[in-house]
Amino acid sequence: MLLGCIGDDFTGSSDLANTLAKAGMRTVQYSGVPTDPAGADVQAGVVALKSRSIDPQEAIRQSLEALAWLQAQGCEQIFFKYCSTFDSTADGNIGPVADALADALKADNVIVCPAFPGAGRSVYQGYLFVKDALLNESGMENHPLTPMKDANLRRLMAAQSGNSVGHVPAEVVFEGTKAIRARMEAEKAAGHRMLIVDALRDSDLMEIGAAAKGLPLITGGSGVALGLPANFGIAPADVPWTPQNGKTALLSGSCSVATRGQIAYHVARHPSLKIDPADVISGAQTPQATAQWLFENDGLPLAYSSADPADVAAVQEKFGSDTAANAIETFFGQTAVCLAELGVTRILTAGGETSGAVVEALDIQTLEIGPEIDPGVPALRAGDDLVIALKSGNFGAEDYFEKAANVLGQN
Ligand SMILES: Nc1ncnc2c1ncn2[C@@H]1O[C@H](COP(=O)(O)OP(=O)(O)O)[C@@H](O)[C@H]1O
Ligand SMILES: O=C(O)[C@@H](O)C(=O)COP(=O)(O)O
Repeated sequence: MLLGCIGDDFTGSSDLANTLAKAGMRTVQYSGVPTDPAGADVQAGVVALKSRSIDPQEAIRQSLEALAWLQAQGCEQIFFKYCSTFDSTADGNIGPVADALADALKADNVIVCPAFPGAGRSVYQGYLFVKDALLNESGMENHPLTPMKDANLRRLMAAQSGNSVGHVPAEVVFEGTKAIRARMEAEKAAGHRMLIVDALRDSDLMEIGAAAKGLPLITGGSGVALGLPANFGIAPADVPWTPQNGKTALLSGSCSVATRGQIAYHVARHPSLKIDPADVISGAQTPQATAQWLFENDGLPLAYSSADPADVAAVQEKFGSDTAANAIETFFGQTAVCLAELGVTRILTAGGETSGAVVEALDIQTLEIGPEIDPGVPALRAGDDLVIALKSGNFGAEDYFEKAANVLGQN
């Protein structure tokens, strides 16, 4: 294994795996830290954790365990993948995990770059934009678990990290690899270990990727991985895929703006069942009944708890945000288990935490990476008779669900 990756959620990990696979690396996504060694042909291993919103000490523990496994596979470089919208709180977990990995790897020049221009995320003067809006005006300020109220990455990282935070500005990035590397060295000499790096275009990320050659640790969104495979002499390649026959079901616990648009589009065209969190918590709505409903409806049936910020706030107020999140995630995980038992072969999920809960409940150990559906979302093979796609909350076009089902094999 050449490149070892640690993802703080499951959708984000598949986003990174997609980038690496498209760039030609033989990539496998693992659910949690594997107990067995990786296959000899794997060039990039992505260990998907569900560590984005947990206690920081536990996130550090899991990330260091993943690091130890990746090092045992012979990785030459480690990539810590977090969200392109920097999903975190003042307690973490991006800063604490990046600090712990940097200490373990003795990394003194750590790139911090969530940019993903393909999905509209750019970093300029250390500020994170989502399309034409600052992060804190993009809808992310209403996220149920990690509301992002600031777009200044230097300030966000400084609040979370014990290390000094520096900056490589766009005008240096535009000059290319040598200038980026020189500025990184200068920032290190000035005592800055965590370096926010501006990037607006894929071409910037290619230069940053080249500048990252040989660094023990890189952190960021999937964009900054674009240029890494070339450092290992690997060229882009087609990603093989065998479509899957059978029945499709869709599950969404994502309340993000993009998902809500996709749900409005889907509900107008396909059988859809709205899940009320209060019914989940009281037991009035069960996973078994939901799976049965999905199974009995033809086409692309969807079960969704996705709701707008006011409804989410009301649920959190009534039940507490952790209780509500855990109940809904467990519900979707159990629904997926019932779907698999009923013989559903294509499962589409929306939402990072939701997807993590589903993959863990299905006890899927490894995911083979297939072709890209929309930027950042690949088709995934989970077994001989099961394919899935894990959509990040804010990714995908309006007709994403239809498109995803088609790529997976729906006629
Ligand atoms: N109607 C709802 N009210 C409150 N919380 C909800 C509701 N629907 C889903 N959730 C929770 O909100 C969180 C959404 O996070 P996630 O699945 O990561 O989506 P995204 O990728 O859009 O951030 C999950 O913990 C989910 O269980
Ligand atoms: O980098 C990204 O934006 C995604 O890969 C990702 O991590 C998204 O997380 P969720 O929106 O929570 O699915």
